Order: sequence, then C-alpha cells, then structure tokens
Amino acid sequence: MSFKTAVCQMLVSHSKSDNISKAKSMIEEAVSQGAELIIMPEMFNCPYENTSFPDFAESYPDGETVKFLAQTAKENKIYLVGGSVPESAETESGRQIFNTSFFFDPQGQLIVRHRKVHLFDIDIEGGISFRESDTLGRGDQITVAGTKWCDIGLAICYDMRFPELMRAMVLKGAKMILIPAAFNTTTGPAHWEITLKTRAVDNQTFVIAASPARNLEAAYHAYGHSLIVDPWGEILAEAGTGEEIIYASIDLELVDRVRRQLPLLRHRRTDLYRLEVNSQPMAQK
Ligand SMILES: O=C(O)CCC(=O)C(=O)O
Repeated sequence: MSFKTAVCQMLVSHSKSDNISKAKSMIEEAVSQGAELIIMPEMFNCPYENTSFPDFAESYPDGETVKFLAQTAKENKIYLVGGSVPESAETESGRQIFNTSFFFDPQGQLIVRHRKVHLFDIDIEGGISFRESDTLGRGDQITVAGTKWCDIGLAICYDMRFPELMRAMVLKGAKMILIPAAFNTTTGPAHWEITLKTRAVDNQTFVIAASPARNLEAAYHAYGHSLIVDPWGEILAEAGTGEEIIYASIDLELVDRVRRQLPLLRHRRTDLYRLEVNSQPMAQK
C-alpha cells in the first residue's frame, strides 16, 4: 500500500499570524496534489531564536497554532505533523517552554506530541553557538505514533544525532521516522544528509526531515534541503534552500522487503550488547 507524503519547506517570518497563513496555503497546495501525510518544519510559527521562544509560546489545546493544526488536519482529512512550536506547559518544576511537535490525525485528534529530548546546546569554533536550554525545557519521552499505515517515530532536529533514540523507536515498531528540523549553514553541509541517510540505512526505515527555508534576514540561517530518504538510503526527494514543497510516494512494503533481504534487526547480537530504554513511548496528549 502506498501513499503520498509532502514536506512544506516554508519561510518563517517574525509574524506568527503570517506564519500560520503561509502554513495554511502550503498545506492546502500539498493536499491538492494528493498528499495524505504532511510535515511542517521545526519552529514553523516562530523565528528560531531564544528571544522569540517565550513570546511565541502557546499552550495545548487553546493556542492559536495548535488549534489551526487540529482544524486543518480535520478539514483536509490528513495526517499532519505540526513541525514544532514553542509550547508553554505547567510541569512539576513550574511553567516551562518546550520545543514540541504536535501530530494530528485526519479527524483533527492529537495522536502524540513529542517534546524535543536533546536540547541543541553547542558552540562550534568559527561557526555557530546556540543554547536552547537558556529558554527551553527538555522532553522525556520516546515518541511513536500509531497511524492507519504503520507506527511512526517522531523526533526533532538535534534528536536525529542520537542513534539510540532512533533505534528505540524502531524496536517499538516504527517503519518511518519524521523529523521536523532546522540545521544551519555550519552543520548542515557537513552532517545533514549523511546523518539522515545513515539513520534510514541503520534502521531500514523511511526518514523524512522537514526544514524551514533559508531566511537571510533572520538571525539563524536554516540549511533547508528538506529530505525524504527510503529504507535503502535512496533520496526520494530533496528541496533546495528556498520555499518549496517536496513530495514522495511511500511504499511501506519496501521496509519489509529490505528487512527481509538484509536482516539487520534480526542479526543484532543482543547477547553481546543491548539497548536499555528507560522511558516508555507514550501517546502524550
Ligand atoms: O544538530 C545540528 O547540527 C543542528 C541542530 C539544530 O539546529 C536543532 O536541534 O534545532
């Protein structure tokens, strides 16, 4: 059984309402092309800057962006991964902001939410410095969503660099991994494609990464190059750096075929090594 997926590589501005309008028109365009699973980029409603996260943060279910996502999924009868947004939530340690991806089903119901578990705190000489932990809290769940096609893992950007997280999703049944992301012009050229292809080949899954378009007027220059990779490591679609929608037809039979012919998951030597998972994947709502 195959279905069409789309990634909306949108240009993010400093206006939340403009970002939502832009998302709406790109999603409608993708729907008109037959896409049934649509993925938006990391922080698609908000500039990727620590100074903006608190101002743009909103709560589920009453926030403007999450309401828009639920309604859009329902109106268009699609599965919709709302990239990520700054989510404000009450926690045991007080109010916190998370980098959160909300995933809605075609009835507009939230299937899962993933709060980015690995915060992007890095300092690259001659390149980029960023400390998400200055404003963001970190999630503590491995997120796998049940859909009508298959189980789907959900992670955000820097999370993709941790093979254990991806493998944990796959051991829980994921045949696809969706990654709203915003690499940059330092780490993007070096690591984006190779990391996504490697995660796909190691785990024999589809891997789909959605980046914002590069906005040279913004403080953070996203890499772009949204990518759809199949379980054999073939690139099915790749964006440039500007605003565009990329599409691919997903044939899940390919996951089974590749795993049958090259049985990596079965050949693991769990008598020698084993992945210990402390968190239960949970449909957090
Ligand atoms: O891992 C990287 O190089 C980029 C990560 C990033 O930009 C993010 O997590 O938002």
